[in-house]
Amino acid sequence: MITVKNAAKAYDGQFVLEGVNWHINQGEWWGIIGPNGSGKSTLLHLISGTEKLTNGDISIQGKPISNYSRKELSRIVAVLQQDGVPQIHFPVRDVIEMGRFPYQDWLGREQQGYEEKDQLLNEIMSKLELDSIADRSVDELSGGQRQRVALGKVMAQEPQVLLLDEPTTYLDIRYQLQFMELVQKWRMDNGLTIIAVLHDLNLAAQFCDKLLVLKDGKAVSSGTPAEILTRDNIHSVFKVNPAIVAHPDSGVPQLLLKRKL
Ligand SMILES: Nc1ncnc2c1ncn2[C@@H]1O[C@H](COP(=O)(O)OP(=O)(O)OP(=O)(O)O)[C@@H](O)[C@H]1O
Repeated sequence: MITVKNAAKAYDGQFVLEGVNWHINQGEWWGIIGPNGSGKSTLLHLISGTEKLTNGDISIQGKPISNYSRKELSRIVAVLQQDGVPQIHFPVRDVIEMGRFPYQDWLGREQQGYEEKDQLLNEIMSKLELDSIADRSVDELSGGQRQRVALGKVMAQEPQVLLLDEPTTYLDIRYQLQFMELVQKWRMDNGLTIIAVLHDLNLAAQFCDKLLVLKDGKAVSSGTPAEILTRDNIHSVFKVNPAIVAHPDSGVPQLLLKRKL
């Protein structure tokens, strides 16, 4: 689905990402982990086409991203950020409908009829349990509700690849779990490919098939959570010494932070 070859990005001649090689198969859920400033968001911006590569190539479905028009690319790739929808004075349903933008002509018309579009929006509202707040304005909602609306908006975009940039940062633990489960269900239903920048390594271990580790702008390792989340790796990348335990349900590694650095 996505191939990253020798990708590099420099700002003002200073490289913040270098020599990244990465292959992502259709339907996989990858997590990008690494310390602050290691280049995680930059890599996501390069894949979404919002930033241009300084060196290297990134292809999606075999075609270099530079050969896609913006609208073409946004029919394949959707991005959801930490604060996915700003506090705007628009009803929930209208914001979700904004996700249809890549399919609309300059008059806001879609090739598929109004009925199909309405049906799609209704399905999304119901899946995300947003029906009861469909007419409420987004600026009246809690952070957790707003992030569910943001998810609805990217679902309406019907992408094949979903890029998540620290999507659970402002959510309490229940909403974090709910958000990740909704994304997982979407992936199971539609064969979605997911790349998520995650600071919460325990959530990453529970939801991602594979992890890519960035350090100082370089991809230093990749593999399953069990391969990556070892004490030695965590220490070498994050400079902490955690205790690692197996999750009682799934056996995936979970980190317990110790007080001493
Ligand atoms: N537009 C920009 N102009 C100049 N430097 C930038 C720009 N965007 C990012 N950088 C620099 O690139 C480096 C990597 O930043 P990036 O946001 O990709 O890291 P990150 O791993 O996502 O960090 P965090 O975990 O703190 O969000 C940082 O040193 C940052 O200052």
